[in-house]
Amino acid sequence: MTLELRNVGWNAGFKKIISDVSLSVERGEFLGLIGPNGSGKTSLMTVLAGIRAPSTGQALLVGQAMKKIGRRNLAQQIGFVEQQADTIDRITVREAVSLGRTPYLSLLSPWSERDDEIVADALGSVEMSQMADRMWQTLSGGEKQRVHIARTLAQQPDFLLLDEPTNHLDIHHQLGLLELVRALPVTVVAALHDLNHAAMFCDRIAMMDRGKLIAVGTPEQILTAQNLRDVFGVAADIEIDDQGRCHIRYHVGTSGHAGIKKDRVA
Ligand SMILES: Nc1ncnc2c1ncn2[C@@H]1O[C@H](COP(=O)(O)OP(=O)(O)OP(=O)(O)O)[C@@H](O)[C@H]1O
Repeated sequence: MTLELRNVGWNAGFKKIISDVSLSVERGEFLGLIGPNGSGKTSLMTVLAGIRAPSTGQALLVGQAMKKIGRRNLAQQIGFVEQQADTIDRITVREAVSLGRTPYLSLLSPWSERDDEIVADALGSVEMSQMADRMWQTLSGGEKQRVHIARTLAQQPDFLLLDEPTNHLDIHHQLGLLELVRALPVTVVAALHDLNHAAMFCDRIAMMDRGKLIAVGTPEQILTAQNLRDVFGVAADIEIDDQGRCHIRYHVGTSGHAGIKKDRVA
């Protein structure tokens, strides 16, 4: 079961935001999406999630064009945690997570005890069970983020798309979330800014720059000193540990402002 983009471009009005992206997400993998601010990660995620139709090319879910798949069916297969989702509704944490069950409910299949269990499990997974009766508006940024994740877990998707999921989280919950997601029997695509986290948790990394997908490969293939310099404009040493994992040590004072300049062709 794969999620696939074929020569996908997406424009906002006349502005080309992403162009000619071809990418196949394999079943069960954890794919990290990295790239500088404004490189097109969120735009690409919204196309992968089926929220935006590509302006050119095709987005396919298990070989079928996403535009031909109904909303409800798509929501049973793809869960998307957006970067800045919020709600003004007066709802509790439990109610917010229960929304994840919406794609499964109908007149013939009303809310059941099984749905209660799934919601309780999802709340437990992100350590939010104790806050289930709190009002959404009273939560901190990190708590809201964990509830978003729980809502998407309650959706029980085959594909979990996460746009900067560790935003707002303290280090305990950052690592906890990535470990949790990694252990789930789902396919994950996550836009990540922390490249050491990408190295630790991803099977493969896709790197974007200025709207283009410029490389896809294992963390060791992508997180090279040269790529970090060319794409992110930072100097770093890459150490490979005895398990073959890479660790990045950044050089302080070498971002474009103080030292090395990005040597890029527009
Ligand atoms: N609806 C839109 N209209 C005009 N420009 C847009 C629109 N959506 C995105 N952009 C622009 O497209 C570029 C890519 O944005 P996008 O949010 O996809 O990048 P990103 O890699 O996720 O960035 P960040 O790391 O800062 O979250 C940015 O320059 C952004 O300003």
